[in-house]
Amino acid sequence: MTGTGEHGTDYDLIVVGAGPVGENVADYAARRGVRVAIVESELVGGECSYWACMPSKALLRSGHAVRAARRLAGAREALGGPVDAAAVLARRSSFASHWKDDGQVDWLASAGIDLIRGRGRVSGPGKVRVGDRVHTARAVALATGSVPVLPPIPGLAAAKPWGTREATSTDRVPPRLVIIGGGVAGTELAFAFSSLGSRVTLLSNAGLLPREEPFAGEHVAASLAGEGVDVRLGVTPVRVDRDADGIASVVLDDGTAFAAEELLVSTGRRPNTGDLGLEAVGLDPAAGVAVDDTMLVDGTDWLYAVGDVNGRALLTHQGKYQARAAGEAIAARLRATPLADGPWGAHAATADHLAVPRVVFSDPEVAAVGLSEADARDRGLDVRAVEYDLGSVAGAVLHADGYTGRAKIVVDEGRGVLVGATFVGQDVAELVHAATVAIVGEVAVDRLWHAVPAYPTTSEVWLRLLEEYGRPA
Ligand SMILES: Cc1cc2nc3c(=O)[nH]c(=O)nc-3n(C[C@H](O)[C@H](O)[C@H](O)COP(=O)(O)OP(=O)(O)OC[C@H]3O[C@@H](n4cnc5c(N)ncnc54)[C@H](O)[C@@H]3O)c2cc1C
Ligand SMILES: NC(=O)c1ccc[n+]([C@@H]2O[C@H](COP(=O)([O-])OP(=O)(O)OC[C@H]3O[C@@H](n4cnc5c(N)ncnc54)[C@H](O)[C@@H]3O)[C@@H](O)[C@H]2O)c1
Repeated sequence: MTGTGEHGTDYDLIVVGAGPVGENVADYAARRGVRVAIVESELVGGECSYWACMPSKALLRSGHAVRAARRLAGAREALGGPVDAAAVLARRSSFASHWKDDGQVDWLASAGIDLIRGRGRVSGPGKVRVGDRVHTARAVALATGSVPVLPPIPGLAAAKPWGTREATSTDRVPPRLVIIGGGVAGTELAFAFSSLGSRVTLLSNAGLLPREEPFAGEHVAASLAGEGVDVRLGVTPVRVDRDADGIASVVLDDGTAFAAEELLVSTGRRPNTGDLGLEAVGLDPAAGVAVDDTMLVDGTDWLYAVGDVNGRALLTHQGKYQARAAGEAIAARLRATPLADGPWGAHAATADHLAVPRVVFSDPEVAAVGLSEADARDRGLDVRAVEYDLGSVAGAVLHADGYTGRAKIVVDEGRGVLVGATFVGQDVAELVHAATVAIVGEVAVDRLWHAVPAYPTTSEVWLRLLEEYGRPA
């Protein structure tokens, strides 16, 4: 594939970063006949495959299954003991492909995509330097992901805390674990390590899962407390030390201290725009990269930024959605075929603005899409929201004894359509796609009365929510 093509460049497209997003940009462009190379400095498959989505979900699943069995008379009696931590860690390692990317490399070859190993830096329009060599292309797509943010707490860096990478790839379960950060990562990993046998303390300077509807964090915090996790919300860590015996301690502004063998920092991530050579093409790495809905970087006609690196939605599925649009848009532009980049066009990631689904794999799960009620009001929408107790739905109480959970829909009164939905409860993750379809399809709420949920499923909560909202006149 290498060699100067008819346009005088080595490739039509060079993708920098072979995480799930870069792979999809490359794949969707290659399927349209674009000559593609992908540059990767670590493992093909990216953060998601080896240190994020896959290993974290594998660490969580067994504990959730045991808790689910405990909630069922007849099943709980069949349980023999605690979670087998060694077996869970082994299963996790297998889901992380033992941190080897051979399978992904074979897939790239089968898709006709060249792999260039090394760190890529943009060295001019259409130019990517890897080591000593400058590769040229008609378009370049950055898919370099995101990097963790370490808060400026005195002593924290010196204490060598775990980040999510170390936590998801560990081979040992610390007796005590202090987690700083009560977002999605901190919440999930609190469940994971508590199930594996760690005594966990979770410290957050805000509420738990602060970006979701308030009842989400409240349900999950209560469940974590029930698991024995010490959840401290609205607290401010001001100092971290690690003593000669290796015990770390986190001190709060009121003097309270928490000691543990291991400390995990999960206080957010930022787009990975540093050390990419952006200055060479007049962009300020610190300002990030702004893109249009085809993922074309503002002010350029050849540079794209897709996935975590553009900061739109730090989620694999949404990045891959952007990648499908961008890969096709790049191919259309390079081949001078028509571009469908208007709202909901094949080459536009319109849903980024309105319908991003989010699942927190906690117990209870939190599954949400679109806008929270507060976000919708901040956007100036005239909304009405209704809620329902999932513990009063027949399908849910059959699913687990003493089922607790809650659901909420947010309706744009002006248009009579859903703009947001949130479900909290055991195994609610699969409920969210129906809401995504309703939002993206702009299905009239009146019409939703004709979408009949099967009895007795947890989906019956949809009917209950409509009843709360009111039947059309
Ligand atoms: C603990 C944790 C759990 C998560 N769980 C989920 C989940 O369950 N569901 C979900 O949707 N999202 C989850 N996420 C978010 C998800 O991991 C990211 O949204 C996703 O990985 C983004 O994909 P990406 O391809 O944009 O970036 P990445 O997966 O980060 O891939 C970027 C790639 O680019 C490479 N790279 C970077 N710079 C260069 C360079 N200069 N040259 C060459 N290569 C380079 C990197 O080595 C990497 O392979 C989780 C995140 C964390 C931290
Ligand atoms: N299931 C999933 O889809 C999943 C799972 C994990 C991570 N992710 C993604 O990874 C990204 C990073 O996750 P995250 O949880 O690290 O980030 P986040 O932004 O979701 O949460 C960070 C949390 O840390 C808290 N915090 C920040 N500074 C603090 C400080 N000094 N002291 C105490 N608390 C502090 C914040 O209040 C916030 O609640 C997220 O944006 C998410 O999209 C997704």
